[in-house]
Amino acid sequence: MTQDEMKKAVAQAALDRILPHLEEDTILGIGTGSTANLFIDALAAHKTRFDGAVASSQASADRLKAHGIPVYDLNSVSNLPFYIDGADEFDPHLNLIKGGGAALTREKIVAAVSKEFICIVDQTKQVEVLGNFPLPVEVIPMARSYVARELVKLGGDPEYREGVVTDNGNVILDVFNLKIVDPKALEQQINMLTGVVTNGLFAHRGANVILMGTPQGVQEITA
Ligand SMILES: O=C(CO)[C@H](O)[C@H](O)COP(=O)(O)O
Repeated sequence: MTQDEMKKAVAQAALDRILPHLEEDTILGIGTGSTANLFIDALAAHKTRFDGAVASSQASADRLKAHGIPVYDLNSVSNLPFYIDGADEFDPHLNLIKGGGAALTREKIVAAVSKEFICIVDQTKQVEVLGNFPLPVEVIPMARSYVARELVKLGGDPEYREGVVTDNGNVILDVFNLKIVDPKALEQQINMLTGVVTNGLFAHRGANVILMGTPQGVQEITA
């Protein structure tokens, strides 16, 4: 089974999980990336069964609208029963690294508002300890060099993601070689650096459930 087929299977599994809970006024939180895209495409066939969505990126908003699914501003929505999104890595405690697609800040905001975060991944994202995937940090452009020096003091090797501007007009530093022994503490420590908007550790608000695609089928993982 290819990685793409595993992603398709978890997108379908997430859809099967939420379908019985959809009501005509339901608004869904929708993430960003290739797995989230597959979920959006599968969701489209059921668009008459719910109200619309809040998207964690312009790219996802565009895809939802192309399917005819109404997209709401988060400021006009107070209740999101589900947030469905992928991840770059997850550990046994359902802590995540996200932001490979540079959408980490909006992803973290939509996840914060949502009741249940259903994370959809293929088995290549499973690790014992987070940190093989470089940790994305969204930074206000003028603070880039300062924040990079501070990240070196924390033991990481930050690299500027050239040519990438986030939906919020900021830049991304990808931090290599971090030893993430305490994801919650590091998430907080990096967010304390002046000029950082947020970082891609989802530990204070991790996933509620992981649906993981494997060649043998979709596994459900809870902490
Ligand atoms: O955090 C993300 C985007 O910012 C994505 O969820 C993450 O990069 C996984 O993407 P994919 O589903 O394409 O593997």
